[in-house]
Amino acid sequence: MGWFEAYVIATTTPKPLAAASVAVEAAAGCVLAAPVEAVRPVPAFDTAAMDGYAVAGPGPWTVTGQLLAGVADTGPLAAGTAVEIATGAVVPEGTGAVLPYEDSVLGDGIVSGRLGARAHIRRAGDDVRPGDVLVPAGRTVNATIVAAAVQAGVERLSAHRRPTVTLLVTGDEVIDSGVPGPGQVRDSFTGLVTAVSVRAGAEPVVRRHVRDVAALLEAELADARTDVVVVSGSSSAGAADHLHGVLGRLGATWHVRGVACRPGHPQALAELPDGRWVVSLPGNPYAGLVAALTLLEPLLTALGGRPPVALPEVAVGGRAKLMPGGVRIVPVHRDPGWRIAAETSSAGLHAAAGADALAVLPETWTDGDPAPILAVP
Ligand SMILES: Nc1nc2c(c(=O)[nH]1)N[C@H]1C(S)=C(S)[C@@H](COP(=O)(O)OP(=O)(O)OC[C@H]3O[C@@H](n4cnc5c(N)ncnc54)[C@H](O)[C@@H]3O)O[C@H]1N2
Ligand code: MOO
Repeated sequence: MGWFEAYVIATTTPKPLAAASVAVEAAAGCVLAAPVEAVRPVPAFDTAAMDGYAVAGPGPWTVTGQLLAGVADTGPLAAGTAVEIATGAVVPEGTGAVLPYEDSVLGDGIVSGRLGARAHIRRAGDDVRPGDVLVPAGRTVNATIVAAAVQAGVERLSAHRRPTVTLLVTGDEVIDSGVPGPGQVRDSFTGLVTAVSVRAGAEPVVRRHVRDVAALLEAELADARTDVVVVSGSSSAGAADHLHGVLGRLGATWHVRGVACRPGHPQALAELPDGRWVVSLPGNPYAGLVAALTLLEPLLTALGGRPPVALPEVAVGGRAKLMPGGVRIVPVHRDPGWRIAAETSSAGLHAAAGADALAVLPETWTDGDPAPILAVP
């Protein structure tokens, strides 16, 4: 299967997870399944827009007291009187305007001053009225949306659940910490998969290390209670590569099984009979990164109900060993102008580490031609 076909399948096949009622404070990163509608007006009450004096009728005014923000029981204000008032305090009934300190003169308990064109009172509902749509469905909830919803009295939102992810790290030679012994390597995938998942709006990744035993991998796959299970390594044909056999026994449906790209050719996307998704990342770390950007990020984006990741095209300069019948995926620097960083093996991450993106070069690409790019996580 071609790389673009695989990318489109991962982008368009998964349907958004069902909408749920989510506490507004926990909704950041979720995609709204319904518009957010105001419950209470903003401001919630008539409130002073300036520090100064709330005055009633024509001046000068006798100052009768002081009102700070948070005081609810104000009592009415009679003509010819004033109360000293703080920005955000409830304006008493009968108030004609708030006279800012800087426009006022106070002496012997009497305040005087010229009222300007503006009353400096923000009326209840001036900004938002109950039922007003604050944000339409389809938007990803950010901190500002959360704050606006809270301000308008919204407690819960209808939003697509954020996808949950388990990462199964396979490989008896892979260690999680410390100095590798002979034949061992440090795990490269936990950080990469976490970063790609977070960027795509998923919940924090649950991670497990699985020994290279088919029955253990099968048990972990069967037990993982997340929407997506990512498996690093075990994607190929070696004696310890059990994933394809295990997925066959679990009755998985293959959506992508091998992609005509270098690196990352053995990557795969499958669906278990209960609807959980499985993404297979080749064990070579750069190949695994390519697969995470090709299949995992679009999958998680779609499950969360987010709009597809943009795949910008830029003119790419430099040289690359192209892949006959497929695409070559190379690290590229942005400045000055998009250029290929370096030739890289499917194992080394060093060239990608210094790059801004990975460029997807078709076999017909020549120096300066446009190519789609994937931002490195
Ligand atoms: N006979 C064939 N052999 C291979 C083929 C093939 O088509 N026929 N494909 C090659 C390609 S391409 C790739 S990519 C790899 C994929 O290998 P696996 O996904 O099965 O992964 P492993 O064999 O377990 O490991 C490969 C390599 O990656 C290192 N690795 C694994 N996990 C990690 C990790 N978490 N962190 C860092 N490095 C890791 C592992 O030590 C190996 O060096 O297969 C080729 N072979
Ligand atoms: O294509 Mo493999 O995915 O070279 O490393």
